[in-house]
Amino acid sequence: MSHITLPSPEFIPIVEVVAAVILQPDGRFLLAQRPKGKVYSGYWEFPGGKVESGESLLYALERELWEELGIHVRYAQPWISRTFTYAHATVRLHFFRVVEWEGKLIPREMQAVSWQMPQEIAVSPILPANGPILQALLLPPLYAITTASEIGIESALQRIDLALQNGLRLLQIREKQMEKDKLREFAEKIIALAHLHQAKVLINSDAELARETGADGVHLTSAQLMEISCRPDPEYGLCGASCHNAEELYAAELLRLDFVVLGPIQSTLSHPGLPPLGWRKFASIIRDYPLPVYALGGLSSEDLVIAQEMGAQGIAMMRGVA
Ligand SMILES: Nc1nc2c([nH]c(=O)n2[C@H]2C[C@H](O)[C@@H](COP(=O)(O)OP(=O)(O)OP(=O)(O)O)O2)c(=O)[nH]1
Repeated sequence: MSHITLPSPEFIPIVEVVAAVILQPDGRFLLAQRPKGKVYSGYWEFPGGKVESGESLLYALERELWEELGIHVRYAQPWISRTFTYAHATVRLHFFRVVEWEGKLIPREMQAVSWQMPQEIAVSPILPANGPILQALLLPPLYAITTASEIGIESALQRIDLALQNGLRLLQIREKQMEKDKLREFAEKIIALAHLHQAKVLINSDAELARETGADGVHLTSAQLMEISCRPDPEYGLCGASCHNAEELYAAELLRLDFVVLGPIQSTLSHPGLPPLGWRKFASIIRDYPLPVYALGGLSSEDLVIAQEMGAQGIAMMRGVA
């Protein structure tokens, strides 16, 4: 009888891979089909490949896109990283958003390529590790949080309406002081408005109210996040959570949530007791993190570029959405 000794987990080599989400201003992104002779040949993937010894991730990305597509990367932002185990290898995939490039895009390895919209992907099959990445592509850059208790219900409705007209597509109803009946009524109005614009609404902390009002999901508080051991009703809608440190980020990762909000970046009126993270710490704790992260705390829409340069999905804002 032969015995196979499996290496202990810490000795399983991880293959570092860079993958490019090459984006057009209208939201289209490029997929490429893996050529014959490679594992998973015929599957669709984001252009990219293995990081070679001594290369930085960005250098590897630039080299791969030049070799595979004949383009020079002008501007790329780090985004999500995820580790996935295939039968052939364990890979750590570092996804970048490539928003500016130079040169005529020509598939140089005879691979098929195709521009796709996140809402209607028309090619298949896609590499198994990429499912959550396609979900993350559906999330917008801006996440608004209501402040009706501060500015009044009518003003809040007007502001949200204007913001929706200006392109807002994701918002959270967070009215901790509002009495339940009023909250339900407010939520129903916001949801009706949002759905006219195909925008999604999450309700803070109350999954039951979310279901009853026809909201698109729930946003967990950091305390809820640390208490629960499985995601609330995985069949039902989006689930995000508020985080302030690496421990909470890890809890959200284990629950396989759709996204997190991390902050405060700067000190804020709404969370006066929490020490601000600043951009440097923000970037370092979300490095190699697998879920999309919105930065929160004292930010305005002008901070979107820096947030995305630090690896964020985008920014969450309580004030200044409209
Ligand atoms: N490029 C890319 N690879 C991905 C994605 N998703 C995913 O699981 N992978 C996996 C598949 C492979 O196991 C690994 C990439 O390895 P590869 O063989 O394509 O790398 P390479 O282009 O450097 O190829 P080679 O020179 O070694 O032949 O990462 C993705 O979206 N893009």
